[in-house]
Amino acid sequence: MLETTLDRSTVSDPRDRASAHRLAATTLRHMGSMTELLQPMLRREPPEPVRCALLLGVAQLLHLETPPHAAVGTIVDLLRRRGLAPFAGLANAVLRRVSREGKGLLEGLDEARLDVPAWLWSAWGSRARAISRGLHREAPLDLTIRPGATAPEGGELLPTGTVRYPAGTRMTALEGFEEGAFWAQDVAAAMPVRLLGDVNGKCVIDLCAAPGGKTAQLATAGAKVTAVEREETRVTRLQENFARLKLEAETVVADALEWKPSEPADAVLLDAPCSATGTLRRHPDVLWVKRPRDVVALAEGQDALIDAAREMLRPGGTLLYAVCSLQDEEGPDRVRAAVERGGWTHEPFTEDELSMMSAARTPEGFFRTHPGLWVEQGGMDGFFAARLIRT
Ligand SMILES: C[S@@+](CC[C@H](N)C(=O)[O-])C[C@H]1O[C@@H](n2cnc3c(N)ncnc32)[C@H](O)[C@@H]1O
Repeated sequence: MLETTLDRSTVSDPRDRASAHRLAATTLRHMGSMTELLQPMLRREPPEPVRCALLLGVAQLLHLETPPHAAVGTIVDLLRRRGLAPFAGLANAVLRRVSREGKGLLEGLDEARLDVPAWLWSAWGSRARAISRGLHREAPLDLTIRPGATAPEGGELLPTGTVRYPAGTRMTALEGFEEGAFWAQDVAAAMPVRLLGDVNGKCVIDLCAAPGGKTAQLATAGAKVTAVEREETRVTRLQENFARLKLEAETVVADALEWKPSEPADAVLLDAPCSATGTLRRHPDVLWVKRPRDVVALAEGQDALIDAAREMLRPGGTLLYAVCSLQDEEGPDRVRAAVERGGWTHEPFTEDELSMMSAARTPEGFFRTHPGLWVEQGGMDGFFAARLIRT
């Protein structure tokens, strides 16, 4: 959504766009604590656009190291240009005070708690504080390197084979991009396909496939992949990615709930549509737009997709169910519900399979990550995966 808003804006220069994105994302990441900080400085609630402008100013002052005169000047100017000149004096006074006292005041606040909506904080349980701290940091750029290709210079090789670059690195500017040497994929997102084991020569259906990061992993591992995706524009994107990577896969534009393969597959990878709370580091707007009812509706869709996947598999075939969600309702609960409905056995991931990322293995043998893992190396997205065998 943040990306779509930027697409619709008049900001066209890539550097201006990157700065605007960084300012908006930083504001969204710290919105709860900055709102709390501003509260005692405002005698009455200002109109929404003024409140937003103040938050942008506080983000610049306290989190982006913008010099105070520049931060205050930009916001005052913004208000004047938006027909909100009567609030320029207030913004000037409040932001000057924030520049003097803000850092100290912030230390007295529980930022991790305030920067996450209450429903998510309680849903994340004992993981909430670690997740929230992880969300305060900008996500690095993770690349999956095509087998045989060389990783661009400047990256850090992570234990799973992903190569990591500092936040803000532009993938398209890296050496080897045009030649298709790599694609962007968070270290956690690269794991589900690995957990399918050896797929060389196997028929694998990739359900909900675009933009194709996992399809590319399957294709490079030698699987005969059929990628099924409902959105035509997203299939086009997948095909463009595959052309750059010089990979091949059969693509089908279809609803996975209706489409049937001509013959049963050995494995199905279902990367189901979800609340995407696992990608909050990259999309902090999701923090404030998702609601508990969205998760309920998505969970129903996930059950339906799991049932549809069963019809595509041969008996004994594997379903690798994955979601980039931190919510129990979209992860462990869906797997337990599937086993209860019947027709599946849950096959836990073994310690060996997850030896390179042992922190991600739950006692039940699920794969589960969150932004508070591998903090020293820059964290990771939240992902859930489980293996079900069709009986
Ligand atoms: C989480 S994304 C998939 C990411 C992808 N697997 C990857 O690794 O790049 C979910 C995708 O599922 C697609 N989708 C949602 N519902 C679908 C359905 N019923 N049938 C097919 N595709 C669907 C969405 O359009 C979206 O592209």
